[in-house]
Amino acid sequence: MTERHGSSLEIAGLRKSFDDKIVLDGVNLGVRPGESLVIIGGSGAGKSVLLKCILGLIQPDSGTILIDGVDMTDQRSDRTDAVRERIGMLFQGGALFDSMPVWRNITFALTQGRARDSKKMHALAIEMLEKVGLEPRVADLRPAEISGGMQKRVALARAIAANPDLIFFDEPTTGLDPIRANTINQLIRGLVTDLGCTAVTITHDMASAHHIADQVAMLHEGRIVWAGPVDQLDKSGNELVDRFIHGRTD
Ligand SMILES: Nc1ncnc2c1ncn2[C@@H]1O[C@H](COP(=O)(O)OP(=O)(O)OP(=O)(O)O)[C@@H](O)[C@H]1O
Repeated sequence: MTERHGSSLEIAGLRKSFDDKIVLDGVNLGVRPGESLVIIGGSGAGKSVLLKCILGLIQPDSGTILIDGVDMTDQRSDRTDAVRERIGMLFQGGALFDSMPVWRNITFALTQGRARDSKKMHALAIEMLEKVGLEPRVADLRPAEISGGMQKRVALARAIAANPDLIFFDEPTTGLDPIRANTINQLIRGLVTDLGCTAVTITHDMASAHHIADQVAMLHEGRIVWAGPVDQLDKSGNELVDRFIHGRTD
C-alpha cells in the first residue's frame, strides 16, 4: 500500500532557444502519479535544459509544464511555490555546503537554515544516512572529508529527507561503482514502489535505467523521439533509440 500519491507532470510544446540555437524544439512528455520516468539521450540533446525549465531555473520560450495541474511556467505565485515545496532534486554534483557538517546539509531545507531542535535533526539525518547505506558517523563529517561517491549518497539523503511527492535525479549513478550504483537504483525504485513518489531521472547508465524506470523517453535534438514502457525499450523499432542503447555511432 502506498502512503500517498505522487505528483503528475505534463509537458506540452516546450521550446527554448539560446540566441539562434534551438535546444528544446516542442517537447511533449507526461508522467503519471507514482510512476518512474527515465529520460535518455546523447550529450547536448537538451536533457539538462529540460530539467532546468521544469525546476524553474530557466524560463522556456513557450509551452506549458503542469505539475498536478499547476502551470509552473506562470509567474511565481502561492500555488507554484506550494508545488515547488513538494519537489526534491538530486543535482549531478551533489551541491553540498562545505561549511557545514553532513547532518546539517541533510536537514538544512527542513529548518530553512535556522537552528532548530538540533538533536531531532541530527537523529533524522542519521536515519536518512542509513537509507542510503552510510554509517551514522558520517553525519558529523564535512563533505570535503568524504569521497565523491559518499557525497552523492549524502545528496540523495538530503533529497529524500523532505519527503517529496516528485523527485528529479540528474545522473544519480555516475561515478559510482556497480555495488553503490545498485544501492542508489534500489533506493530510487523504493521511493516509487513503496512510497508512491513520482520520479524523473536523467541517465546514460542503461543498467540503471532498466532498474529504475517504468517508462522511458528519449530526447534527441530537442524532441522526444520515442517514449514507452521500459520493457519495450529493446524492441522499440526506433533507429535512434537502438543506436543510443547499443552505443553505436554509425
Ligand atoms: N545557458 C546556456 N546558454 C547557451 N547555451 C546553452 C545554455 N545551456 C545549455 N546550452 C546548450 O544547450 C544544448 C543542450 O545542453 P544540455 O546541457 O541540456 O544537454 P544534455 O542533454 O544535458 O547533455 P549532457 O548529457 O552532455 O549533460 C547544448 O548545446 C548547450 O551548449
